[in-house]
Amino acid sequence: MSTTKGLEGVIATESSISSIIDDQLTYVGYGIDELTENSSFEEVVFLLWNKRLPNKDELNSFTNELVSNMEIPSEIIDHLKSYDLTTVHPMAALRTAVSLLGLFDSEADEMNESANVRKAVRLQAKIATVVTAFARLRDGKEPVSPKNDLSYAANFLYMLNGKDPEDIEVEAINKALILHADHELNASTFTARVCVATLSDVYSGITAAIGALKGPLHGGANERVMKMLSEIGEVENALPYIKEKLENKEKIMGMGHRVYRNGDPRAKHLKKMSKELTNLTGQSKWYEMSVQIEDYIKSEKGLPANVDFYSASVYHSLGIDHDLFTPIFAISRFSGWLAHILEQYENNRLIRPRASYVGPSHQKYVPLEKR
Ligand SMILES: CC(=O)SCCNC(=O)CCNC(=O)[C@H](O)C(C)(C)COP(=O)(O)OP(=O)(O)OC[C@H]1O[C@@H](n2cnc3c(N)ncnc32)[C@H](O)[C@@H]1OP(=O)(O)O
Ligand SMILES: O=C([O-])CC(=O)C(=O)O
Repeated sequence: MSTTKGLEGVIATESSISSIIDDQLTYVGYGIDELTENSSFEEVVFLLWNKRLPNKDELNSFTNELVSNMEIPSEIIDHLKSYDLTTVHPMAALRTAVSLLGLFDSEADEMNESANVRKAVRLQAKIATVVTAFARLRDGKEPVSPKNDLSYAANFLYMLNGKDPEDIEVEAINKALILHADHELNASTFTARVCVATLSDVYSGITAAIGALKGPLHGGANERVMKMLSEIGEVENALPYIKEKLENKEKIMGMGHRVYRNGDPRAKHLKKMSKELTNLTGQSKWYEMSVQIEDYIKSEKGLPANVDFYSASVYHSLGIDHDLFTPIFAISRFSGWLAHILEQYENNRLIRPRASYVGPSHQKYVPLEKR
C-alpha cells in the first residue's frame, strides 16, 4: 500500500460548502472578496448552512435567532470561575466549555436534521459568549450579556470590552469572521467530519475540532505570529531574527500553506486592515515588520503568508489579548464546522482509511517473567 504523508492532495469527500480552485476561495460559489467587502458574518453563516443567500426577512430572523441564543447557562460561568484562570489557555477552556454545554442541551443526542440545526444555532450563538466570559473573568470582571440590537461582530466586542464598539472595530471583526468561516477540508473540519461520521453528536464533533484548531500548525499559529512580532520588537530587528530562525530550521508562524502555493486570498484583506489599524493606533511597526517578513519568506522560501499572519497585528491593534486570537478563529470557524457536520450527516459513511503497517512482524511472545 502506498501512503501520502499528511494525506496531501487526497480527495476525501465531496462537499458543496467551500472551494479552493486556482488559489481562489469561494463559499457556495460566492467569491470571498465580494463577501468580505459586502456581507455580514450572519449572512455568511446562513449561506454556509443553507447553501444559498438569505433574503432580508430570513437574514433578520436568523440574526435575531442567533442573538436570542447567546446567553449561556450560569453553570458554565461557574465552571469557568473554577479554573486557575491565570494558567488555563482559552482554547483549552473553550474545548471543555463546549463539551460541557452539551450536558445542558436536552437535544444533545437527538440525531434528526431539525434538532441538529437548532443545536448549530445554539452553539454558534453561545461560543462568542463563552470566549468573552472567559476573557472577562480572568481580568476580574463579570461577564456582560449580549445586546439584542447589535450584530454578531459588535456583540462579540461589546461582551469582551463591556462598551459599545467603534464602527471600525466592528468592521474589522466582521471581516475577520467572514474570512475565517470555512476552508474546505482543513485539519479541524476534517476532524469534525471524522468524528460525526461515526454518528456521534454535534457537540462531540465541535469539541474534537476545537482540539485540532488549537495546534500551532493550524489555528494556533495566529497567537504565535504575535509572539514572534513581539520578540522582534522593532522593524530593524525583523530580518536578522527571521534569518536566524531559518538557519535553525525553525518554522515562521503564519507562513506557508498546504493548499495555496502562490498566496492565500484571505491574507490581502487582513494585510489591508493591518495597515489601517496599526496606523490608527500609531503602531505601524507591527505592519511594517510583517511586510518585511512576508517579502523575505516569499523570496527566500517561495512561501506565502497565510490567513493567520496579518490577523495577528489586526487583533493586536484592536487591543485583544494574544491568547484570544485562536478563540476568535474558532468563533468564526464554528460556522464552517457546523456546515460540514450537517453535510456529513446528510450523506454519511464512516470515515475509516487504512494504515500501511511498517512495524516488526512474526514476533515471538516472551512471558513477562522471562523479559
Ligand atoms: C489557518 C491555517 O491553518 S493556515 C496554517 C497555519 N500554520 C502556520 O502558519 C504554521 C507555519 N506553517 C507550517 O508549518 C506549514 O507551512 C503548514 C503546516 C501550514 C503546511 O505544511 P505542509 O504542507 O505540511 O508543508 P511542510 O511542513 O511539509 O513544508 C514543506 C517545506 O517548506 C518548509 N516550510 C513550510 N512552512 C514553513 C514555514 N512557515 N517556515 C519555514 N519553512 C517552512 C518546510 O520546512 C519544508 O521544507 P523542506 O522541504 O526543506 O523540509
Ligand atoms: O486549509 C487549511 O489547511 C488551513 C487553513 O487555511 C484554514 O483552515 O483556514
